[in-house]
Amino acid sequence: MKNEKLIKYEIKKKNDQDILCFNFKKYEQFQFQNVFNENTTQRSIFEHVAVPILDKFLHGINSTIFTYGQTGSGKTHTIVGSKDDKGIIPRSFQYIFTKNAAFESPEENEKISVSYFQVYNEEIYDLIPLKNSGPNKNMQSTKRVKFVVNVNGEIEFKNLNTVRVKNVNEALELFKSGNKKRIILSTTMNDRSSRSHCICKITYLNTNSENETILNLVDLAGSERISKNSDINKKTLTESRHINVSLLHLHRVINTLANGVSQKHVPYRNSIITLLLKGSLGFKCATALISTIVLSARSIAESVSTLRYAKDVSGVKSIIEEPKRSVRKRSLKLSIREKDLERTFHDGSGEKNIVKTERLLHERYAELSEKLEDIGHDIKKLQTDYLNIYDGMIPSRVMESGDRTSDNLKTTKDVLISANMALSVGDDKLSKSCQTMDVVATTESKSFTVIDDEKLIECVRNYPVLYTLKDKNYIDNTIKENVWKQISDSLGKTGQLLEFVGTYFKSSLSSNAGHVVVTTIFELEELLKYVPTNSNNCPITSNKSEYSLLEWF
Ligand SMILES: Nc1ncnc2c1ncn2[C@@H]1O[C@H](COP(=O)(O)OP(=O)(O)OP(=O)(O)O)[C@@H](O)[C@H]1O
Repeated sequence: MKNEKLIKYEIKKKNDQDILCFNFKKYEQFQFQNVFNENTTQRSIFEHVAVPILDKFLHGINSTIFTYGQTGSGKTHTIVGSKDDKGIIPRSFQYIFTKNAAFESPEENEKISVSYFQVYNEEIYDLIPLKNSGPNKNMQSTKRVKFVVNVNGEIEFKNLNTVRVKNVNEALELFKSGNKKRIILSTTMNDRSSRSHCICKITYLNTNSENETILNLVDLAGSERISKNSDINKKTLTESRHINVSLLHLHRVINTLANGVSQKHVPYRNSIITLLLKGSLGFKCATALISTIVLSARSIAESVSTLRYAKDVSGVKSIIEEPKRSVRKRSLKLSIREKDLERTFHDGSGEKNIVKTERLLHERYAELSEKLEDIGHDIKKLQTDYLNIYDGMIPSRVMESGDRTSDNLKTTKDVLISANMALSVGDDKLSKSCQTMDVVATTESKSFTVIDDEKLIECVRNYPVLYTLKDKNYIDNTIKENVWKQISDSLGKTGQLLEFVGTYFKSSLSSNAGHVVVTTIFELEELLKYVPTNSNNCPITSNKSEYSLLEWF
């Protein structure tokens, strides 16, 4: 930036890494894989940062390269570049197609496809032009992308354009036309500031294993101090807030990952960008972050903050390393690999075949590693899937009924968690419970069937011992347990679940009055709306007919 006092710094080498030291004593030193200065060429950055990731991508590992830094620091310059000084994305297309042609026959190149989209104000917009959309460059010609968050907490696009590209020129054409639709604004910090996070997604379909591998090339919008733009209008303020909040959520996710907690507790769901990057920041993927900083004295606080962010990201590395394998498996893998390579040498088929064999082995290795890991995590996965089903239900229900209070939601969630705990006594029981609860997740709608409401109500009604204090056996838990068993047999459900449903409402709704049997546990949110503020007796005795979901005894 013009007339800005620049920060002095030096880059030292240590153990194959670079250390960035500012000539201000109060700032810490930052050690990274590479630190580049302002004279580094795009080509050099591509070779040092992108090529190792692209090689992993071509060997079947999902990969991501993303840029992070304050506004105007050079993120778009690095990842997109300009016509005469191409950045990582156009160079990646070139590299992928060149490498791919070396591995396989050219006609198989068509297995590469591209989508390009932007996240603007927490909505996703397609950057790949609609057919017949003409030369229009504004937002109206971009399509809002519909998506759902599936039971694994991942985004599934409904109408995102994904285009098969046969050669580098086709890929570059798409990319160029997409760039024209990016939302750009001239700010005091940058003449062409990106107001959205942009993701170029390259999918490589492996023709041998039919596996899809994904490469995300991400240009995040810049973090910015809102006060710097004095004449900021409402629209820009909204954009800035969305940008800053989403970056904050990304930071939280990264911090959580860096602290090595289980995947289940990582707060991906808080923003679109974290949901989108979910598969790119955890296990089994190769990720490179390029942090860009402004070397002016005025921006030192933001630069240091960016570097700390980058340091946190490098902490995630420990959990994205390939899972450890036993010595036996490792040596088996190596001996297979050596044997195959030897054979290739001996049949005299030349260098291209060796490269191909090596690649196939890599792919097979990645595939087997994945299977091994899956087997090892079988029991855990069952539990996680089960909890995710509930997790997935909560936000979608909230979206459907925006008027529900957060208190109700929290209580509901607590109930569901308790229900999970009650059900997950041991993996055997959990698996059995899942089956008997008929938790059916269809691929289309992810709908759930739990209990036949009418039947349950009818059954419970036949056993006053479950709900009438006056019944002489009311306090006899063994009798009640047997009753629950009989009911569950007749309904084909687990007694444990039914009992839990009944007991919960006995204790939570009223002190010593009668109690409720709920239609299904997923109706708890509905039910909790009617929890009485003053209930010495039944909460809804006066107008129970209004509430068809409940049956009151
Ligand atoms: N290494 C570089 N060499 C030459 N020009 C650069 C370099 N880095 C950035 N620039 C120039 O600085 C300006 C701002 O860069 P750029 O648009 O890439 O920033 P940004 O971090 O993407 O900003 P924002 O977050 O606001 O979108 C551009 O004109 C760009 O060409």
